Amino acid sequence: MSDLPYDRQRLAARADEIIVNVRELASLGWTPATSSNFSSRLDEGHAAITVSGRDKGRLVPDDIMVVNLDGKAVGSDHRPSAETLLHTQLYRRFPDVGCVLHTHSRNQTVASRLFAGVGHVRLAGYELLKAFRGNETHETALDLPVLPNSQHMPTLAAQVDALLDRRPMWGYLIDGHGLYAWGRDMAEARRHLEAFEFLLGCELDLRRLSTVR
Ligand SMILES: CSCCC(=O)C(=O)COP(=O)(O)O
Ligand SMILES: [Zn+2]
Repeated sequence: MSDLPYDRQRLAARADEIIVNVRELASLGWTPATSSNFSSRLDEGHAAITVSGRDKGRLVPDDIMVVNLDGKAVGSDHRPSAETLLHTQLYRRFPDVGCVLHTHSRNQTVASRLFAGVGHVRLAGYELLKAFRGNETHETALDLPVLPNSQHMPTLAAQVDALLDRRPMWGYLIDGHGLYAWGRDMAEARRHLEAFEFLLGCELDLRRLSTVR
């Protein structure tokens, strides 16, 4: 019998899923220098999340811990990700969000710098827009927001809440920092993350090509 307020078997399964998926994302170079963080909902009040500062390309079960939706560690002395609030705010706000992924790929970081002044990256006319839940045609546009960076997580979380008050979205960039993407489960969050990464790469390539023409 366990007196922990979450299901230990579910934690083990979610931790395995995070480890396998993040290893693949890290092998693509999307988690340099211990950056990035990852979480998965356990139940209505808890999430599994990466321990702060760990090498995300070499995660083991001890690198995954549990927090409540106030971001406090549960049953662990480890320090959760410094960006835990950006995960828990989504779990608190949307009961159907089951997974949040944050990466620091080169495309994400360069695009965040390039489009910070505009405040968003417009992604329009791409077949891959259908990767986002609810989109059924390429004849649409999605504005991926770019937020100013801050070391003060409540400031960042307030900016995210203000955007979410206006419209549904599946991700955002933080200037000079990286990308957050989420979904109902790991598969959906990863599909959204990969679609953003691919489309940001296309937008950057288009700009590079237009300077050499
Ligand atoms: C060296 S990366 C700086 C912090 C960061 O942006 C990040 O994604 C990782 O922080 P964590 O506390 O989750 O390891
Ligand atoms: Zn980060």
